[in-house]
Parts: sequence; C-alpha cells; structure tokens
Amino acid sequence: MPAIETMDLTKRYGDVTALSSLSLSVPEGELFGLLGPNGSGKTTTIEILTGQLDPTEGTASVLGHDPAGDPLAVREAVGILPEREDPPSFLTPREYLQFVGDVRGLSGVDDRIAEWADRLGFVDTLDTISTDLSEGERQRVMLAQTFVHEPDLVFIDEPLVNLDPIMQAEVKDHMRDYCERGNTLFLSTHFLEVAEELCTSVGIVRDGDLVAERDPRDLDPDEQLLDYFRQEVEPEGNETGPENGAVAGPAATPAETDERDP
Ligand SMILES: Nc1ncnc2c1ncn2[C@@H]1O[C@H](COP(=O)(O)OP(=O)(O)OP(=O)(O)O)[C@@H](O)[C@H]1O
Repeated sequence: MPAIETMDLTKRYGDVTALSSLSLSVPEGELFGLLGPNGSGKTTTIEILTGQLDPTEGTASVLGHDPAGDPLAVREAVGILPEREDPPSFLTPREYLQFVGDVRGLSGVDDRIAEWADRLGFVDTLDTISTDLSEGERQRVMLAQTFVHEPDLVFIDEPLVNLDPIMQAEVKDHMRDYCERGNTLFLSTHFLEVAEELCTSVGIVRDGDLVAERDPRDLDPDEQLLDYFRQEVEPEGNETGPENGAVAGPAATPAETDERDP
C-alpha cells in the first residue's frame, strides 16, 4: 500500500479551481518533493492530505486513512509543518514541546525534548520565551514538534527556510536517514536545488494537476531540475523566466537568505 494515494482530487473555491483531478501515489520510504509555481495547488494538496480541508471531488488515502472522513486519524499518525508556522509566542520551546507531547499522549517527553533540542541545537534556548527567539530558532522548534512523536509520515512546507547552513546540513541528513529507515516525507518547496539534492521523487503541479513526476537522480549530468521544471510549467512560446533556480518563488536558496518564501 502506498503511504499516500490520491484519485482525481479537485478543490474549487467559487470560480477558482485550486486542484483539478490531481492523482498521485507516494510509496513508503519515499522522500517526495511537490514542486510548482505560485498558486499551482501545493498548499491545497497538503491541506487536503492532512485533513485540514475537504476536497470538492475525489478521494485520498494517507497511511490507509481517509483524510476527509477521518481527519483525526490522519493528524494523529503524521507530522505536519506548514509554512510560516511558529510556536506560540508566549510559551518557551520546552513548554510548547511538552504541550505537543501531552496532546499526542507521548511517554518519556522530557527525554525526547532533550534529544531533539540537542539534535537541532536549541538546548540553550529551551527556556527562552518564544517571542524572543530568532526566526531560525523558531523553525528548529517547529521541526522538533514535527518529528518528536516519530511518525511514519511527515509533511513539511519549506523545511530549510531560515536555517543557517550548518543546521540545513543537519536537517537534510536527518530527513535522509528518516526515509532510509522506511518512513515517508512529503515536502513542498520552491528551492529546486534542495529538491534535486534530497528527493527520491519529485512531482510537478501546474494549474492544480500533476503534470510530471521524476526521480531527480535520473537527470542527465548536463540537465538541471530547473530546465525540467520550466519545460513542464511554462506554456510553449513563453520560455523565459527567472534565472535563479526558484521559479515563481524566492530569489535565492535558503542558505543565501533570511527571508521567508513569499
Ligand atoms: N481560501 C481560498 N479561497 C479562494 N481561493 C483560494 C483559497 N486558497 C487557495 N486559493 C487559490 O487556489 C489556488 C492554489 O493555491 P495554493 O495555496 O494551493 O497554491 P500554492 O501552490 O501553495 O502556491 P504558493 O507556491 O504561492 O504557496 C490559487 O489560485 C489560490 O489563489
């Protein structure tokens, strides 16, 4: 059974069609990257798969659960890190992670918090009120809450944004190890270099439909994921675009900027 499967997922908001018969299948153990221009339907897909939003039509299965019919079962089983999500400003990382542990019914929470704070380098700020943390420090805490209950499947929107280069390398290693242990990771990113380096499969969405799927490790040595992306998302005869590797997204890799993806 695939970790994730969708059949003809469609989401309409009045006249706007955010998803249009999107079908995809992500096997267990895959490090899958969902790529696409702004407004192509990536967030909508993640919100449906994590039971936050009901589709207008179509079906989905996530670890064998129906996110529309049983959203709680999905949310209990997976880790989720939406883009631009922070820990509550009035809690310290320790208090927030204890709260997450309580909600998830975890045992040994203090040990888990210590382990993740050590791994993601926030031991020194565990007891600092979150409003006083930098953006990167808050992202580390949010990554910890995503993985702290050791879920089999994790959804992350822009995992490396705001992290310094050393922490990016640490998180990349963790994500690879996580999938090598048989778990599944579903990323959404505008950073094609990150997808090319990490993902074992990428799917490209355009206008709410999956238009291409590929293992980036199969790219020819002289072919870049950006070229492939352009070919799939740009209508014929309109093949000019940004030269920076993040089409219709931010102008630099996360290593080069402190700005969040617009
Ligand atoms: N609540 C809403 N009401 C109306 N339209 C919406 C709503 N949410 C999303 N849309 C529209 O649905 C389409 C898909 O949006 P979505 O946020 O899924 O795209 P995305 O690929 O995640 O974009 P980005 O890369 O900019 O984050 C867009 O046209 C967007 O304007």
